Amino acid sequence: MVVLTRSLAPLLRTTRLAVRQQKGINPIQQVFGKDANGARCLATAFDRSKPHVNIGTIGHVDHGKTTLSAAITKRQAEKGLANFLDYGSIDKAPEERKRGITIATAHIEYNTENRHYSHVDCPGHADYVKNMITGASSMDGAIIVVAASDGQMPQTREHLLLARQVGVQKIVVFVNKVDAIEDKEMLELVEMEMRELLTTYGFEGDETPIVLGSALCALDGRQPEIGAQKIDELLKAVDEWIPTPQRDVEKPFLMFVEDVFSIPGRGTVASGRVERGLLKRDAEVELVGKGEAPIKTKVTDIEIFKKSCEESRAGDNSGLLLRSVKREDVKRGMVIAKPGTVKAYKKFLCSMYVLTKEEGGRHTGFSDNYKPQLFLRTADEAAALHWPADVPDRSKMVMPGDNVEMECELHSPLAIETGQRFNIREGGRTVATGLVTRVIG
Ligand SMILES: Nc1nc2c(ncn2[C@@H]2O[C@H](COP(=O)(O)OP(=O)(O)OP(=O)(O)O)[C@@H](O)[C@H]2O)c(=O)[nH]1
Ligand SMILES: [Mg+2]
Repeated sequence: MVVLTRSLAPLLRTTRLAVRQQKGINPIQQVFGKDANGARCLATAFDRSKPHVNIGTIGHVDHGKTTLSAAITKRQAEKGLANFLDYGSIDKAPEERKRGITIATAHIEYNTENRHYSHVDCPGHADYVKNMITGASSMDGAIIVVAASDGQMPQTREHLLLARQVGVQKIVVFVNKVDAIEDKEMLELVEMEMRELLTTYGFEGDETPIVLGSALCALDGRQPEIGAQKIDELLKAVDEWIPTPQRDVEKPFLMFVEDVFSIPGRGTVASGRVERGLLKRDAEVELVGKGEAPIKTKVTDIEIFKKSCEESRAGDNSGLLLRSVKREDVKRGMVIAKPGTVKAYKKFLCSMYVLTKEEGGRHTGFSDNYKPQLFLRTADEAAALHWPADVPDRSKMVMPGDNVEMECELHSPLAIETGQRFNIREGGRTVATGLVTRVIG
């Protein structure tokens, strides 16, 4: 247990596989070489006395998401409700440090008096929207950070749209960098525009809490009236506005795999947010999607935020140690489920909205057999879109702004279910959003 505890801890906090792979860094070496934040203690039981909620920071590049995430842990640490994580231990990959931007999502943890939070700090840069989608797909609610100095920008809009699409229900707005703004009217304008934007994307723009402050002042311990006090206000808004979701613990267990790594001598660990159900240690499970046949295995250990657990429940961010499964057999986007409860499919009917040029979408239409990339939960998969069989004119174009029903065929099968939302991206931008309306086969 101690070995698992040590090794899982940094990885559950920080999902950086992509960067490690890019840079050729061995994740295992990094895990064993560095033991961030005192993970050398013996595993203690995961405390379930407070309701657990998954949130995170989204928004345009450089607007202050990581600074705010660090500031929250600082403020909560002062109250004995978190371990302080400074900026550098959230954005810690060498490339992130060099470029001063977030690339991979980072998972952090803190409490308020009322609830326990798992918080994903997402990248804002347009090139890393893919990582943002994965991060947001585990959130029950989100904090959108918008710098007062810039106002809303392209990824402020894209992230709101994507958050809505992956099922985030409630948003709290943090208007950041107010220390850099003299003009009060400017702040009012940013607030007004954010309310309008929220409404445009289907959130409750008029009622959404908007907190104006400075993450940097909070982190540096300056000007508490726009620093620390605003963090308190923000967390109060998060506590009150983002409801504790009803978790589907009654349904059969299902978790989308977000990250995979191996621990020498122990085996392969898959981590992710549990969608539904409850899993006990030593339960039999099946890995479904991406490959041909489902892989049967057993979960021999469970860990949540470096704490060992007897069980993993809907809403938890868990690491599952899988018996006799090779690391390369487990891929992001697969699901781990109760045997026999889910199947992987390649074809489904969907209802889609195609974004306009103004919404950041394509400038031109597309036709039958269009081949974009599909993002569903943690999965991303090459897809081909076709007109359904009952459409007589197959040469018909789909234009930006259209609502259409199409048939989607995936390159490799995924655990698709009716009602799931997905995004369609191409060449680094989101071009459509959709809903699975019927699974075909
Ligand atoms: N003046 C001022 N600067 C801030 C504030 N918050 C953050 N910054 C600065 O803004 C820059 C970007 O901050 P980050 O926290 O890295 O922004 P981010 O949104 O995480 O950026 P990405 O993750 O790359 O999208 C840094 O130089 C911060 O010091 C603030 O309240 N006031
Ligand atoms: Mg960042």
